[in-house]
Amino acid sequence: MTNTPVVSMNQVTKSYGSLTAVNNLSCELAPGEVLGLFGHNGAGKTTMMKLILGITSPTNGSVDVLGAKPDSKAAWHIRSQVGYLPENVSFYEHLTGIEVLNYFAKLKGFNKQHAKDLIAQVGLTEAMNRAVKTYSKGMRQRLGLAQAFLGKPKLLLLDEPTVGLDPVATTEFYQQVDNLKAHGTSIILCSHVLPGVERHIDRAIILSKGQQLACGNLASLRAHANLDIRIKTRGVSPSELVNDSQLMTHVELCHDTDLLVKDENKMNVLRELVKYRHLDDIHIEQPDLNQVYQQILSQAPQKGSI
Ligand SMILES: Nc1ncnc2c1ncn2[C@@H]1O[C@H](COP(=O)(O)OP(=O)(O)OP(=O)(O)O)[C@@H](O)[C@H]1O
Repeated sequence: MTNTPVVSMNQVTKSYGSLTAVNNLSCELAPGEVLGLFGHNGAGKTTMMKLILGITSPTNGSVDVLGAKPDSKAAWHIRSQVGYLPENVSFYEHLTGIEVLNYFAKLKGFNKQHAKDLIAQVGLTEAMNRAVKTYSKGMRQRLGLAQAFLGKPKLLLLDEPTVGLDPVATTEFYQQVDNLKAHGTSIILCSHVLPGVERHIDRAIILSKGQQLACGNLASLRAHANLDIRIKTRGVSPSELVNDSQLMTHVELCHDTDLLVKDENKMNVLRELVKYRHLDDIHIEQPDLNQVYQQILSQAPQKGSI
């Protein structure tokens, strides 16, 4: 595995007339890295994906994917190494699942056995000879995933991949993401459904109106958001806590015995708490990705680039 970035975006801007869909964005994606791309509707997520796919070209800046400019003729040889699951995937309704996948496999230069294996991987073997028009939304999404997984791509772009999947299918989907990552595939995952995603990504970019508001792993995004950590205690009474002036300089009391504390004060507070001999339990709750995301968005200047 080399350290050459799979994707490199350097000061990329994409404008549509007076509208700036992506504004001066720079980022890199390493081999085997999973990057979450998060933002509300219209934030510029799909535009970023289209720039990486070479479907559209940057107005300014440069995009490199697997060593080529994706919008150039020279990029033909990287296309079979890039998998893409669009948002709202749609197929030829009258073809069966396996016919659809065989068709895409042929376009990408892969054989029918590979298509059949992928159908099994996404749990559609029993339904593979049925017309796609009879498929549920979740089944269509799984067929879309199989299409994106064709050829074990080096780079996989997934636009809202878990929309329409039930919790079991969502869990299975993330297992496949983890599996591909373990085999060195780099993945960009666009979503506005954040719960459950954080365990499966290495870093995230938070976008708003084409601007990158934050980028980093969960720890650095948490530091950026600067939200309180919640420490739940058991065995100490609320009045003891309130009267502990040493402790109360660092915390805010919430729900009787829950303490809200900034990360930099966490250790001081824990040292104070363990002095209580009758303390039964301490539980530390860090803000989750969704809370961090909401906080970073709320900190953003209201006037954007559009
Ligand atoms: N071809 C286009 N012509 C004009 N404006 C466009 C075009 N494509 C995208 N936009 C605009 O660019 C902005 C970013 O759109 P984009 O589709 O990248 O957002 P998104 O984050 O993917 O949103 P969603 O979550 O709704 O899919 C939006 O304001 C959109 O209307």
